[in-house]
Amino acid sequence: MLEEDMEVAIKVVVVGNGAVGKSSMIQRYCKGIFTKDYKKTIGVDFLERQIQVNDEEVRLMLWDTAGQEEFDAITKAYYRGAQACVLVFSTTDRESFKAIPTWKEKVMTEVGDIPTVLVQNKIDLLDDSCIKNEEAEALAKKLKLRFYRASVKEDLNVTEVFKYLADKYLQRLKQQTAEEPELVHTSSNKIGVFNTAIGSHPNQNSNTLNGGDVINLRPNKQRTKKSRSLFSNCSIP
Ligand SMILES: Nc1nc2c(ncn2[C@@H]2O[C@H](COP(=O)(O)OP(=O)(O)OP(=O)(O)O)[C@@H](O)[C@H]2O)c(=O)[nH]1
Repeated sequence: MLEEDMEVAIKVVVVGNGAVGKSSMIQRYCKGIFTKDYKKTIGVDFLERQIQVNDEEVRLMLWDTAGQEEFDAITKAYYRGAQACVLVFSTTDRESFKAIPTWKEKVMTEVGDIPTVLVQNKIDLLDDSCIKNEEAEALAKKLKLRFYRASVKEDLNVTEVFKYLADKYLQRLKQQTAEEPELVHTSSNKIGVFNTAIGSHPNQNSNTLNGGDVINLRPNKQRTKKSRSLFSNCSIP
């Protein structure tokens, strides 16, 4: 067990190409809903959910980043202080699969090696798949990532993804606090534990998290309606 009045909060960034289902995944997990409309994310958005992992209360702060390259400069700043990452590609979008190594690199450049999972979303559309199973598995192996096939629409494997990351993060945290116990007592701690008595909303006090690396901006998502064909550029070579 970690200290009693300490809360574990994990900043998770969800990244991947546009329209792969990042916003949908976060909405499904935090609000239990799914919508068919596509509204591209401008910049970043943020939702949170509290869960229990092995008797530990964990607050997952899920940062939804824009998949479109035009927002790269903004979204990169939000990777800072991330403690876990979900890399998402879509079953029906080969480009999104090919872009995964680049997304991983972008996140690693900002935050180093953090617990990360690879998610193939939209497996309900497997009949229209542009990616062979073996290819996806090979990529996960190459990048040394746990791999999930998920359908946000059907609510398949979404909970499992976040549970895995929380678990993995807690393991690291416990190891870290065992090795360096003073970390949880300093205001400049590098880990996602902070005193709930001080006010723990990420928009207040956010520089007590992650050694002050988290930028103190209120996330705001403006969405624009844009229709998009899910099946464009889709073929297995
Ligand atoms: N069939 C199916 N459609 C999905 C699934 N997940 C998301 N979608 C749809 O895919 C489209 C894009 O989803 P979003 O969640 O907006 O995608 P995004 O990755 O956040 O896109 P950006 O904001 O541009 O980065 C929407 O029309 C969703 O309804 C899924 O599991 N199955």
